[in-house]
Amino acid sequence: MLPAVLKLCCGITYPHSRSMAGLQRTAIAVIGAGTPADLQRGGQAGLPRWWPRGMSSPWQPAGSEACHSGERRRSLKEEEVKEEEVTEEEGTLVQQGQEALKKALAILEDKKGWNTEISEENGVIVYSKVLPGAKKVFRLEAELEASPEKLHDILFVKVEEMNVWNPNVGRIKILRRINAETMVTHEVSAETAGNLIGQRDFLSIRHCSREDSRIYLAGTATHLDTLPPQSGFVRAEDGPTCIILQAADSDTGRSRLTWLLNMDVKGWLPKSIVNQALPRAQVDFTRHLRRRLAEASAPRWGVRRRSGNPGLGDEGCFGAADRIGAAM
Ligand SMILES: CC(C)CCC[C@@H](C)[C@H]1CC[C@H]2[C@@H]3CC=C4C[C@@H](O)CC[C@]4(C)[C@H]3CC[C@]12C
Repeated sequence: MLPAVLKLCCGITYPHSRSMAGLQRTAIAVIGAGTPADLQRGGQAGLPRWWPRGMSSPWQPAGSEACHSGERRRSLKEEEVKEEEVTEEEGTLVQQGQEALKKALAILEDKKGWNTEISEENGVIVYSKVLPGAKKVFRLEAELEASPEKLHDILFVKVEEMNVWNPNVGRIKILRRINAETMVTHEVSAETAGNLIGQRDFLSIRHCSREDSRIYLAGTATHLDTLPPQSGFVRAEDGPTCIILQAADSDTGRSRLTWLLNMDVKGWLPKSIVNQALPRAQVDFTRHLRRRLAEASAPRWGVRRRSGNPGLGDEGCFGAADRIGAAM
């Protein structure tokens, strides 16, 4: 009954909302760091300890309705949190997110073998490195006019709005919010992104955490029985990947962004084409992000409804992405 009411009120149907009753057990131990109980200690309901005061919560991103299909509400009382039930699958997804961060950081921390791939006049640099097994990964470094917290808000909390400011992203949908630090997202690149590469979709775990002044946004490809690869789309794999956001200088309000792009675009494509398109996509992404930050104070970046903001030119991105959404 309740799922039916939820679906009716949201007007969306995700098959996973039907499987929620599956294997359930009290599994705080499985989750470890970032459990709902951990989240309570910070005193901000439902947010991690380090969450900036007043910053919107990923449970209810600004612009999203209170009703999310397939989302279970976490209780706010500590005693009830202890009783919180977490499915085995959710525990695995949280672990996958944490593992992704570790693996991505290990790649970034190995300083050997990086070559400059692109160096832009505006200070954006992309390095590349070939990992054992011949996979090429890319590392973008840039400075941005925003605090790490602001960037976290744009890149993680409001990830569903990314297609509004980035024409290479067709659509991003948060399929599950597992805890305040972990979610499962479905991303569809725009038909025109990556030029010769063609449209891709991704199913990813997104995990954020903070250590001192650094915020980490990690991700890795995952699998959900409820959302297998869709016909007509090549399911690409993003990750293990990580964005590090770090305050550039104590008072400037600027941040240093380090982004490891570790993507398998799948499909039959010459490596040379892929290895040119990926660093370009990173540079484009940063350009759009900078523009988004520059225009941030303008009112048109307010709450966005799915019908889009007239004049932003993002309507064209919805075509195929919507078909996929309808199939979920
Ligand atoms: C070249 C072709 C195949 C792809 C082009 C579009 C690429 C650049 C787009 C498609 C989906 C996008 C990702 C979607 C979601 C997130 C999570 C967020 O917290 C950080 C950015 C990140 C990781 C985006 C980075 C850019 C991205 C990978």
